[in-house]
Amino acid sequence: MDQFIIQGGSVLDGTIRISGAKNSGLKLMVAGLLGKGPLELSNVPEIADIKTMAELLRHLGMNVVEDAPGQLAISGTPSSVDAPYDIVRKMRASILVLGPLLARMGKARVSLPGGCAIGTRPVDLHLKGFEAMGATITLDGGYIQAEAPKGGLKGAVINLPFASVGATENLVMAATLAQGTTKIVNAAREPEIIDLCNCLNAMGAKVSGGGTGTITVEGVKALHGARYAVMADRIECGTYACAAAITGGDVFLEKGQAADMGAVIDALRATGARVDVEENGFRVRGPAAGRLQGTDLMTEPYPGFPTDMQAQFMAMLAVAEGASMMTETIFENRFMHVPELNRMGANINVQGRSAIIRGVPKLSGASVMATDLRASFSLILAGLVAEGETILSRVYHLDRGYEGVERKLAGAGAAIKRTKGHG
Ligand SMILES: CC(=O)N[C@H]1[C@@H](OP(=O)(O)OP(=O)(O)OC[C@H]2O[C@@H](n3ccc(=O)[nH]c3=O)[C@H](O)[C@@H]2O)O[C@H](CO)[C@@H](O)[C@@H]1O
Ligand SMILES: C=C(OP(=O)(O)O)C(=O)O
Repeated sequence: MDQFIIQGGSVLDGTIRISGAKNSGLKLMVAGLLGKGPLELSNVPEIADIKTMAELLRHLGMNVVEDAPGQLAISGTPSSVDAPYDIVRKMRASILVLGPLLARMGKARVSLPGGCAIGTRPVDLHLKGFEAMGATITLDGGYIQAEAPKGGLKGAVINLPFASVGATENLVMAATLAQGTTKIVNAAREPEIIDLCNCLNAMGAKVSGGGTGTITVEGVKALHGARYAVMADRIECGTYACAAAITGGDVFLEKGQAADMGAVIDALRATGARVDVEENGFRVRGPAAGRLQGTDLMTEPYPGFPTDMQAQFMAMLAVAEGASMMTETIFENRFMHVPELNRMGANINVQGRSAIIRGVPKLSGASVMATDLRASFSLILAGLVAEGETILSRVYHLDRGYEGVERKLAGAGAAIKRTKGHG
């Protein structure tokens, strides 16, 4: 298995180009199930999750063709409605095929994704929404069996008790081909949802209100092909912003969309990092003088501070001056990076859903283990400023969602290389 070897002490300087968003690209690919296509997507990130989604769509009988790096064309009609455990267990976003299959084929059988390292992550809100649209749902042998009523799914008013990103996306996609109008109340407002709604509309859907708390979808008979460019990855961008800030560097994040990143930019500035929005991206520098400063942060649904940036900020706060409190409200078990950061000399104490971080002046390199996608990057950030060498194992977690990590970091001056390791 691959590992990263990082020598601490480099100051990042240069330009890092931000890739297309994992959390949008995956859903846009799934949208390809709703029409004969072709749905031609560009700016698709080259990451393992996208390959897994291509594998799942092909398993369902769709044609998925990579026309050029970052360009995918999806077309055809599903010949199977069965999403097997072997693929779903690799990537939770697989659950999103349920809505489109149900809407287009009238039925679906999708493995329950189960829990994962960061929490139990149930899908009850997705299922309740489909039931409100008239579907019959049964759970059997670890699989969700879903069947639409005769004549297809029916528009409904669906009140989400929590603004779940995945449930909103699954229900919006299903509603595009339902009879009548669907209203999703307390919908998630993440920018990736706007991207999905825009792509669906380009395919002939009638979706309004994407990015607000109420999304209205008027069902249509069929969707057609379209060309669509995946939005820039705001989490990848935020992650490299942290890399610039923690090393006291100066990095231009090309294609970074500051407009999608208000809470992250506020958090960077609260630590003393400097952020300047420029044309086609923004520039992040370390503090004008002295160390980063501690600050309190709490994860919240968009437009709040994202849970997917929590681990990376934790690494920054670990070396900031003063104490900070990080509160995680979205996932119940998303502090797995803490013991690894502490092994590198951080002083972080977890109390329930909050972590108290007492900033230390220096970290030291160690052998550490990646546990999930964002936790892995927090260990890279720590390694970039630690004294000596850090060996990060299980980098397959990173490869799920970050395109060319070592290329991008080394291009800005970091001392990082990928080698074959044992764990
Ligand atoms: C592929 C993708 O886009 N993943 C993102 C998506 O995940 P995902 O779509 O899974 O996140 P959700 O917003 O659905 O989940 C948030 C919380 O709601 C709970 N919940 C969710 C659905 C449900 O039916 N029942 C339920 O209880 C979850 O367990 C979790 O605690 O949004 C998360 C929150 O911004 C991000 O961290 C993930 O990176
Ligand atoms: C939690 C994440 O992804 P997923 O929902 O695919 O596990 C993430 O992108 O940080």
